[in-house]
Amino acid sequence: MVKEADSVNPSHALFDSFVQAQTCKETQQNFIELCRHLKVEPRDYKHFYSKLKDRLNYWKAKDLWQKIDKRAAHPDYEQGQACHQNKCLVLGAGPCGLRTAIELALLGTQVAVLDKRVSFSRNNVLHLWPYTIRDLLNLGAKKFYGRFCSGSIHHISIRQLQLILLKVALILGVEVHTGVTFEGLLEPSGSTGWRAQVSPGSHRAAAFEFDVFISAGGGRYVPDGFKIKELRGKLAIGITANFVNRRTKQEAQVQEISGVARIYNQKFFQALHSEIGVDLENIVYYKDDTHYFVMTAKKGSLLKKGVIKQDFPDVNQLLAPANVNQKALEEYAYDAADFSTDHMLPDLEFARDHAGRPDVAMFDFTCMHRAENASLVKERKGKRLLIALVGDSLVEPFWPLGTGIARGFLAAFDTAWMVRNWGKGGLPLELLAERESMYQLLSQTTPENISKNYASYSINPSTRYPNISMSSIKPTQVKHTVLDGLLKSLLLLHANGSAESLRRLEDLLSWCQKNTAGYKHVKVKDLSESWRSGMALCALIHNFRPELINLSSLDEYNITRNNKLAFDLMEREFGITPVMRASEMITCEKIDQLSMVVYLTQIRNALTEKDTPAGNEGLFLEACITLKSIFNNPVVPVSSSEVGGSELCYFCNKHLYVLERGSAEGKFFHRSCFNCYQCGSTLRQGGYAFLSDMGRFYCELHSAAEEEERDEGHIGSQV
Ligand SMILES: NC(=O)C1=CN([C@@H]2O[C@H](COP(=O)(O)OP(=O)(O)OC[C@H]3O[C@@H](n4cnc5c(N)ncnc54)[C@H](OP(=O)(O)O)[C@@H]3O)[C@@H](O)[C@H]2O)C=CC1
Repeated sequence: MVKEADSVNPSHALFDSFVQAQTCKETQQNFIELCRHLKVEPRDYKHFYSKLKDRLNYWKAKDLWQKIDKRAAHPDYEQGQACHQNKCLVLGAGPCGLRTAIELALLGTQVAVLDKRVSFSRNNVLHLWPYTIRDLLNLGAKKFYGRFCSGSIHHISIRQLQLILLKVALILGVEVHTGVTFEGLLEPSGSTGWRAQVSPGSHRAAAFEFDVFISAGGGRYVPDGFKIKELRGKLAIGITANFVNRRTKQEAQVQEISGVARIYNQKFFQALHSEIGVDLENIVYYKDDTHYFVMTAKKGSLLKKGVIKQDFPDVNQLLAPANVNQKALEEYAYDAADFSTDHMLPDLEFARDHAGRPDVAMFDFTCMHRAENASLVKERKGKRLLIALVGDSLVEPFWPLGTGIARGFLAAFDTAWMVRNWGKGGLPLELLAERESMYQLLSQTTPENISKNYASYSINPSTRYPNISMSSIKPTQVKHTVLDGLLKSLLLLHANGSAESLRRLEDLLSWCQKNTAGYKHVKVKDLSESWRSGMALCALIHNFRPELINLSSLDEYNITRNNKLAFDLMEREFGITPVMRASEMITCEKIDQLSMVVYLTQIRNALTEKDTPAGNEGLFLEACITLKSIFNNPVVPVSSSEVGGSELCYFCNKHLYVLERGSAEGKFFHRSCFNCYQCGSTLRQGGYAFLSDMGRFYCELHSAAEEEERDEGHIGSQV
């Protein structure tokens, strides 16, 4: 709605209306009008903010742009490039969902927020820690809400907080969809990535594909894969009540109560009990958009006053709507508010909740929930999704103390830091471990023990938590937070898989995928089963040396033949020893990943002509070195007997490990055993003779002598 006062420039008036809007709907409508008028497209999220700023040359907007520019210029965001290829869906437009969305937008992520509510109707008032005040001021809170923290006690109503954050989010190009319910994640299919199932199903948010999902749906929503811990304390019944604030002089004079507990003011609580029968543990009163009261009531007095109809040991039954007399609850809350403000608030009238009812609620906080993990990675069809919890969805706070917002924002920043690393190609396990290291600290944070240097706060945890160890949780400790897919199988491959190991394995896999892409009957998804048919190996050879192989002559079901062909070619052309017999590829129950890693590493080295020591020994050595670093362990991997073919060394008859294994003439043996029968010198590929009737190997020198004697050997060309 354009205000008459600024008829000269309608965009200025539209901007003013947007800034001053007092409801979610009004904010969204004014924003759309402003964008239309300035001809800026919010969906062009990458350039939206800069275009808006350029086109709205209005002095009143300048201080806001300055604040946003200052934040956006922080090196953490890399000028909006840190996550410019990522897309994120945020579930929940509560304070924590919106605060996270803002950080992700600053990182350059395309962000969509969903909320089933169409209005911001929470009157309840939250206490703010000093750092959250600074944070909100830096985002322009005063611009959007002139009264922000003007009183003696610092607090804000949830709806005002949401309005501030919504406005900043919109300015930064975040799409906010209200009236849309998230119903679950849809797995990738075909070329489509991760999406959300939403209601209404026709909403365009249903088509949004993303690689990051932030669950900020409040305490009741927990996505699949997360486990919740229950922290049960002694029975605690909370009551919140909001009364209309008419902002009269008389009201202004009434003192707020920042939190008074029974143990500190016995006299007050005794008087409250004896005079009006209200028995409380504590009470808080904040004057904000409403007169807001929150108190912990004793069960006995609630029963006596008829608020709770019947006593039950189970708290859910006790506080079930059917067991609560709403009128009696209103009277109880009214009496407590009136008494604690010394009857100085005139004409106490309940404010209305989202359903138009008197805004008074009773709830249980005997039991608080906390997620065991803050984040996880899911992988389906090769597409990974980073999922993170923030806000009440992560830890349910005792919110009258302001921990919900303070810790909620800390978690929002920590999550943004993790997404930043995700966007920069960080390894899932490393970033999950780092996130969990931070999460461990969250419940211990207080206004006193976090850094006081609020000006330097950024999404980098080290700016906020003094002496933080970002690696107190190791990648191996968060393996269970990687669900399904290649990564999971790689983890299972080796229990001590280090971050470096995973990187190398992923590198190897993507090299294989790149070089077999587009070949018929070939789909390389892993470093094991995808190679069974032999088609992928043949494709790999064909990709580099098309003249060596006629692909049209291959039959994908003739596994032995395909593998034999590939093994033989690899051995003959590149000197790479097969890791299995071709027949084993069909008979073994599982293709051993480690064997395939050894084999494929050598192939990659050979085909890409990596600078390795000459010959097969060099390639083998290189593969061993790679594996040693992959597994960060001495090279003693799976024995061949576990791989499918029970194998003993041809020469010494002892157990044969894959990495020790050489082969020649269809025999498998320890490389160290591959010596001349006559002189014991080490044999090399292309430099031995095999006398088949005796089954003996010789060096060239002794083979000649032997041949002379027996006239029956032949010179081997490969091992
Ligand atoms: N009563 C109070 O005093 C409240 C206080 N707070 C404060 O705010 C802090 C942070 O809250 P925050 O973590 O952001 O959570 P919030 O509860 O503020 O926000 C979550 C939002 O997500 C919506 N939502 C939940 N499930 C879905 C779904 N499936 N699809 C679409 N929308 C969904 C919720 O709607 P719905 O609520 O209808 O489920 C709600 O609007 C709290 O710690 C507390 O301090 C927050 C809420 C209430």
